[in-house]
Amino acid sequence: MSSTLPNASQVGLPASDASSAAELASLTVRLRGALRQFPDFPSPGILFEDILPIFADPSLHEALIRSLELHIRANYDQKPDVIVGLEARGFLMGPSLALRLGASFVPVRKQGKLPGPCETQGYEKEYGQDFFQMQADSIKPGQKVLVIDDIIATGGSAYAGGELIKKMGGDLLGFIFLLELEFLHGRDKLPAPVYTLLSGQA
Ligand SMILES: O=P(O)(O)OC[C@H]1O[C@H](OP(=O)(O)OP(=O)(O)O)[C@H](O)[C@@H]1O
Ligand SMILES: Nc1ncnc2[nH]cnc12
Repeated sequence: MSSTLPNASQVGLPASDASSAAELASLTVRLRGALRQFPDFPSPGILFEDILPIFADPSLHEALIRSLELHIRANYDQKPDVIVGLEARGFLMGPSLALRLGASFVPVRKQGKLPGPCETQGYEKEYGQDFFQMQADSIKPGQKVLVIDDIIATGGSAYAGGELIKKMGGDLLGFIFLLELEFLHGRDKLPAPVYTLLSGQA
């Protein structure tokens, strides 16, 4: 575990609740079993991975956030200052993870949703094109940032989020996902280390 991250008691966990590879392995088995697949959604040829059953069950929800926390504590030398979540499903995990780590949470939103001056970046994803925005003062130069989202497919969404963070001078520590569609090689686009919880790749 990194010496610069807060320890368990500093973030409100019992001191005995230490990072453990065995605990992480058993949590990820439970999480994998909860996912559902929907063919041809939202368009023909797409096999949609549905993560929502995890959030319908409090014990799975807890297992997810705990797994992410354990991974970050065990694998990053530097404490993240900011967890950035990508709209919309990155918002399901980002805020609670940030709280556990004693970090800020900052959203990346689809264009037109954020007030005030914004940075904007266009992107392509597995089933369409879009624009992402962040409030222009939401990342301070030099802040250490981890990006989180549910799934990496082509990597277009995460790449755009990373570009916005870099425009503001943020220091990208890495990208964290629940799932990866490996056949699309999205991780090859990204400018910082990529970890996907349910494939175990780092
Ligand atoms: O790697 P990519 O090809 O970019 O695809 C991954 C992105 O696609 C999905 O979001 P979506 O844009 O469907 O939005 P939502 O979370 O608002 O449903 C998913 O939650 C990721 O953000
Ligand atoms: N196949 C997929 N399932 C769920 N979310 C996605 N985002 C991009 N591709 C996806």
